[in-house]
Amino acid sequence: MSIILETKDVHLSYGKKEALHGVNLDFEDNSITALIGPSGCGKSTFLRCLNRMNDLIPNTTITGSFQFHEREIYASTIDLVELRKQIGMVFQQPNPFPFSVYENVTYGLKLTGHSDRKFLDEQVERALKQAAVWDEVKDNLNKSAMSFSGGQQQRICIARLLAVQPDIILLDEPTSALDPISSAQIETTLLELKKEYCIIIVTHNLQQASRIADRTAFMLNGNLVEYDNTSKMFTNPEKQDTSDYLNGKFG
Ligand SMILES: Nc1ncnc2c1ncn2[C@@H]1O[C@H](COP(=O)(O)OP(=O)(O)OP(=O)(O)O)[C@@H](O)[C@H]1O
Repeated sequence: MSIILETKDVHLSYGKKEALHGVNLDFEDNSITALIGPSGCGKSTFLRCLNRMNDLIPNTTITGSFQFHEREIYASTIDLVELRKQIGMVFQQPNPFPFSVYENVTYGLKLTGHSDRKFLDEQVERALKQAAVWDEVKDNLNKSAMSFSGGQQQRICIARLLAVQPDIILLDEPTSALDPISSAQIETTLLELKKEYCIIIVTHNLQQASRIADRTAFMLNGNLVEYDNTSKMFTNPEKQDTSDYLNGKFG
């Protein structure tokens, strides 16, 4: 496996308050990495750095290096639309646009100038199949995406992102608003998707991290405490803080 994204010494401040204190992490292609840690430790903040979503928050200062395919994500020459196409994000609450399933999935493709109906049809089918929701929506592609269940909406959002063929998929607690069956379907989908993508997931659910993640990063108070193979970290962590967190002593 190869490293597709590497961060070094990442500091982020909201105004005067520093929320990340020098985070070094690397992410492999064709794998799932979980970011875990108690509420407020900086998981979402770090995740948002990876496709520059924090740029949208006023008074945010970010330093450090983010090498993606040997390019610096924070270089002034980076095209943000292109970056967010390559590094897409799925959020906690499913957020389909108030359009049909078809229009949701073709949205990014149309933005980048694709209009050929046959091509769009093929991409819609491919993306919805990859997101494991094709069978459930294929007869209703013109129906509003918002009329489907939460779990189906989340998989439609994943399909919307897959349509533009990203390299990295960022997910911020993608199943915390879903029922157990829908969550399990998303986990199965992610395990399939990792064959083709680098997946980085923030989760509060330790069982979920242990089920699906190849590697897990444990964060605490804006610091990276430990980063290791998930099975190693969950059975034999190096640091006492990691052990205490995994054993439910805090968090
Ligand atoms: N937009 C913001 N403005 C100011 N401070 C923020 C902002 N977003 C997050 N913070 C602060 O940064 C710190 C890290 O928050 P962050 O949401 O990244 O943590 P988290 O580990 O993802 O938490 P949770 O698991 O509760 O989502 C917290 O102290 C939080 O209050």
